[in-house]
Amino acid sequence: MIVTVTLNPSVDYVVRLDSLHVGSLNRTNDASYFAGGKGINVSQVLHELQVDSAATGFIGGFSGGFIKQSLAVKGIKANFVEVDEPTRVNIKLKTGEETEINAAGPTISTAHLTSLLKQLEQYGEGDVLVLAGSIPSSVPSTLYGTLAENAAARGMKVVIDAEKSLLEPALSNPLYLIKPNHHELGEYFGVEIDTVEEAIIYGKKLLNYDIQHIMVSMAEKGAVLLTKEETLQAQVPKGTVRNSVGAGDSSVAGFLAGRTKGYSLEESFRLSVATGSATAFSEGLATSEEVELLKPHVRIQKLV
Ligand SMILES: Nc1ncnc2c1ncn2[C@@H]1O[C@H](COP(=O)(O)OP(=O)(O)O)[C@@H](O)[C@H]1O
Ligand SMILES: O=P(O)(O)OC[C@H]1O[C@](O)(COP(=O)(O)O)[C@@H](O)[C@@H]1O
Repeated sequence: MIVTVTLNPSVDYVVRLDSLHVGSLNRTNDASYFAGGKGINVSQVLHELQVDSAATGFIGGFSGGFIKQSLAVKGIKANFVEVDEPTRVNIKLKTGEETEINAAGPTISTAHLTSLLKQLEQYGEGDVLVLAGSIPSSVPSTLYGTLAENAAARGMKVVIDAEKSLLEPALSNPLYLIKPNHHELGEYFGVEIDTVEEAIIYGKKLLNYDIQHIMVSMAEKGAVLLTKEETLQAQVPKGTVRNSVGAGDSSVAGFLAGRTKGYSLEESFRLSVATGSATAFSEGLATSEEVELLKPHVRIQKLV
């Protein structure tokens, strides 16, 4: 079973405007609500790709109710720990460019955290733990380290998609996959990464840790997949970006779906990139039909 953990889920409120005037009244052209947060997006896309997962994390209030209902309607397994304050609402402004306002999230008590740790004890050998996104400020900043350590000790594969400060405490454990985008990889080393060549140089430095797969996504510039044995580069398909929120989560889901279905490394990477792009080119998350249409347009090269 793939278990996705979203410690800080969100309702993504996507608002379209011709332009934004800060300090004035703005009226929207249209607006939509999506169940979001990185692990939850991974679960939704896995489901679309016909791979089972279970979503967990902390959820609360009216906004949490919306997320639970959205997952239930799709038939996605979910078992969240209920917290007292509402789940956050993240604002995604589309004005020709994309502006995001991601909220801090609710307070998590020690009892809530203990419930989550207890719940995760049911998973072990053969299961995959996905830790994705920011964490509420009320939980220890080293929590991904603790969760990764517990999971690895029980024989789980651990996937992390999170910024440096959250990833770093987990790096002493064996990790199956990390997926920084090129900005996050740059932040990791205090440099700016603009080219595929730079992404490969800095991505390879992280291979010194016990990490099996490092995927660096670079939005329209493509992606690279690094293992100790191989370096693969992907060119993304061309298309019109409609809403890139969730594109990175979709790439994680695509890769895990490929591996779960027994695809080769190269075909899993192709599925990953096609899934990320299918989400970027659609209003919400990718559909399997969109992914299938894009797959033949993803070019993968093996580099030495
Ligand atoms: N403008 C784009 N054109 C084509 N594909 C895109 C675009 N933006 C994102 N993607 C797809 O989504 C994946 C993840 O996007 P990226 O923006 O790098 O990640 P994140 O959402 O984590 O910042 C990319 O590898 C690519 O497959
Ligand atoms: O936990 P964070 O880092 O605040 O990110 C949360 C946001 O990330 C998303 O999961 C989208 O992530 P990506 O665009 O990186 O795939 C949104 O659904 C959500 O609003």
